[in-house]
Amino acid sequence: LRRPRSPLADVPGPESDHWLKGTLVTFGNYGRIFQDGWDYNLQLQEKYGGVVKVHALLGVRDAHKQLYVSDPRALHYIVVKEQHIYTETDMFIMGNKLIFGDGLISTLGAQHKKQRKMLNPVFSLANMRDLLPVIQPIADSLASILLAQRRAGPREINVLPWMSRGALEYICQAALGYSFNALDPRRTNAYAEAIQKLAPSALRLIFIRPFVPLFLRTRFPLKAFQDLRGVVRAMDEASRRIFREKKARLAGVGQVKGAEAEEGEKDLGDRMRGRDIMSIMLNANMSSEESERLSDEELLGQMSTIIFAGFETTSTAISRILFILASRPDVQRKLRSEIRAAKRASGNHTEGTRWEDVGLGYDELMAVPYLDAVVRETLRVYPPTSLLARTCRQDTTLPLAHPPPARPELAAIPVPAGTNVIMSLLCANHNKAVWGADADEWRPGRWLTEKGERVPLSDVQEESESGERYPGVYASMMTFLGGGRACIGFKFAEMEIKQVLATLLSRMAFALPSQPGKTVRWKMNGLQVPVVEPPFGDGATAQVPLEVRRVAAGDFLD
Ligand code: HEM
Repeated sequence: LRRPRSPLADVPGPESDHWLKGTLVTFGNYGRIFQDGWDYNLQLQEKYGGVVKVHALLGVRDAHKQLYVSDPRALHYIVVKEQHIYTETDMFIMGNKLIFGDGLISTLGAQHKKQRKMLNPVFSLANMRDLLPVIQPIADSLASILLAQRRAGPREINVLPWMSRGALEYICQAALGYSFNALDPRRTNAYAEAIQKLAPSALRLIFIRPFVPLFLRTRFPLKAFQDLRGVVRAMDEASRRIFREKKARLAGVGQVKGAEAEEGEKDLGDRMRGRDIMSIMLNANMSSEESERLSDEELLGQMSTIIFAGFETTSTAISRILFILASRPDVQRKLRSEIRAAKRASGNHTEGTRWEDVGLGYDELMAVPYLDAVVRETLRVYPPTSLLARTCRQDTTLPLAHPPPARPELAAIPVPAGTNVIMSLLCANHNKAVWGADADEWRPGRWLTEKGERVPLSDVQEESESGERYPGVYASMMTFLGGGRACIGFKFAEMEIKQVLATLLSRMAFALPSQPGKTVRWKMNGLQVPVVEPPFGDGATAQVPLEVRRVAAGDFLD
């Protein structure tokens, strides 16, 4: 009556970290993977290779084994070639459905494909080009606010909440054509607050996430769930109201009955002139064939999905870049000098305008080589989302580009249906076999030619199956994933990060806190969480304190 041998038995991996002696239940490896797990995750790849067998949290011993994957060929199979077999986990889809409705991150199969078909063109380069000048004022306001704070108070500012407020305002204006005054802490708005709360309340639930759907439906008296229910209700009410207004505006009806602007909210319809993502989507939907059209519930579902997906990720990335620039004054000077040169040469630079006030056009912004290299390298080394989960839905075989060091004969792994897979974007981006021996190093020069020009990107999709490259949509790194569920907003994110950096660096300089011993440590809890250790901080609250001052002559290369 022995249990049949698991097909994953041959895959090397660590022992379960703790188990209650004499019971069948294990605590698995999740604690170390998801809690402050930077070193542990990288060591898993270093020691066991690109596919590692790990143990689930509170799983039944031997039965709950999962695969932790960073091998390029295996990831190509999971996200591209056999993406229909490796789908989002049931709990991810169910939880997202309850929070966001029928948006992209809550749907699977044909419905998801149909939504992507409608939405992919909405994020086209042409639309990004149109959008960029309209949202330049947000970056300008962010710069003015930081400088005003600096004048009024100490030199040190916790830049994280400001980058977060900026990113929220940015995505709300761009996606909805609405301002929620997120940059003004004195004004509150129910929708903006709900979105801001959603990230921490969802995060607090990371270990009990499988139960989210159950607790959202019931009135379970756990504070985190109660908060989440309130957040979902506020988001739903505001989305429905804005959606009605947008539809009415597009149909030429004007203001809808009962749709007065909420506290702290402004419809930017006249300034946006239909260039916001929601309007483009509604227009595209109206002009589509009947069979390809999305329902109102599906369109509605995209609103909070896009805002949530594009808010925390981008502000983490910008904060991380500012932190790196503060630690590397040489890089900061070089970058600022290039931005100044690009602004002076810009078509938007007119007689009498100061170079720092010039807003670069989309193509000009994308063509600044060192800015491009700094952004790419930061997103490679420090992906804001480091780990993603999938469930394998039918028995299959996963081929490997690089067999595990302990099992050189293992060219492919039989994966039984029901196996959960953790895709390690972090380890993929740090894989020495693909990125070279210095893969762990932050070196923007890897993206530049000897002459300092951008390295042209080859067609990575073609090469990816061989295992030489990753199937990522952005410069072959996995930060934005690849395949049919890759980040739909990666061009938007790149544009926003570059625009905010070009604006801030033109006007101010950033340095690490001058108090000896005070520094920021970035924890990797699945997402990146920057903390300040005692005695200066509590080691848990997310913050990025930096010294900020107005730019001076010595802040350039020449
Ligand atoms: C640095 C910033 C960003 C990072 C690192 C990032 C990363 C990702 C990743 C890894 C996924 C795949 C998630 C999964 O399959 O489980 C994803 C999906 C998605 N992202 Fe982003 N993202 C960023 C910014 C944005 C922005 C600015 C937007 C919107 C404007 C956006 C919208 C989305 C949406 C809607 C999806 C779901 C796509 C689908 O399932 O078809 N993201 N993102």
